[in-house]
Amino acid sequence: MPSPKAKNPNRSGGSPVLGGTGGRCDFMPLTKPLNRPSPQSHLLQRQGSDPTTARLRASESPTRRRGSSSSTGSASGQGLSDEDGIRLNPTFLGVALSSLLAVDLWLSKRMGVCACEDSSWGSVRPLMKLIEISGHGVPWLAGTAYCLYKSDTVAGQEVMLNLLIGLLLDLVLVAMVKGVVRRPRPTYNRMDMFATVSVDRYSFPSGHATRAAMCGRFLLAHLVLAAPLRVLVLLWTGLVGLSRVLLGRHNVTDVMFGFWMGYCQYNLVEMLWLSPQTLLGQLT
Ligand SMILES: CC(C)=CCC/C(C)=C/COP(=O)(O)O
Repeated sequence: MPSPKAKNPNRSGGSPVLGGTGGRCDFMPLTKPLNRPSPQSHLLQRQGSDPTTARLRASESPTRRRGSSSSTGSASGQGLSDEDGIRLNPTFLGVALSSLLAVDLWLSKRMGVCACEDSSWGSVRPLMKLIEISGHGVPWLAGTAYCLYKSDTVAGQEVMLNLLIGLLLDLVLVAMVKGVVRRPRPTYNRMDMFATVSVDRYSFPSGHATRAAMCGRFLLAHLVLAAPLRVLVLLWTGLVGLSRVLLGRHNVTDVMFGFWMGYCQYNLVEMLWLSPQTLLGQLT
């Protein structure tokens, strides 16, 4: 009977680590080869973990050992190169990242309780979609442009203009990161969002989370709001992020990173702040 290893060559020599995409948990080797894995590297990995074969290897003649490996350096005194040493020892960071990814996929799937109408919290889905719309780029861009047009004070126009710049900057930065990372959305997500662009098929980071964090900070800093309204802004920001996971649109890490990115984007808006003085200075 063929062994499970023979069926799936990717599993040889690796520890079981949860990975994969879109909420699916796959097994993958911790010891990812740097280049294409040679037959020897698989052999070495097995020998490193199996005491019997390790003993057999120790009893081999040095000439044969040298002949069986193309490397000249020795990491463990048995003809292993530095490169083999790297393959054999998964880094702490690698293990930590794989574990974080596994927890992220597991937690996100459990939290996706409004992913469709038949989900356990499917009846709350319309409310979550309303929160989604409140953090969408189109109403924010349209609302800000309208306020800019309607504003009759220079101070008001200055604030609205910079918010508009921030919103456009957010769209560009999120599209760039999504395009580079290309993390697919969870498999259980139903792609029924309105007004999406091509990069929105990717999930990292959550554009709603970046926008909510940036706009939340912006509103708190530039609008004179009473305390209850300030609490409401914070609540709205948190709800937009939470709704992304509940709707099954994103994994938890997409939203966490999105919040962090939006927080930093606000700093960028402050750095690039356009004031009437700057504009007049550039014109004269
Ligand atoms: C078309 C415009 C102006 C904005 C797109 C807004 C949008 C659909 C972002 C995706 O957000 P998530 O990454 O949170 O799903």
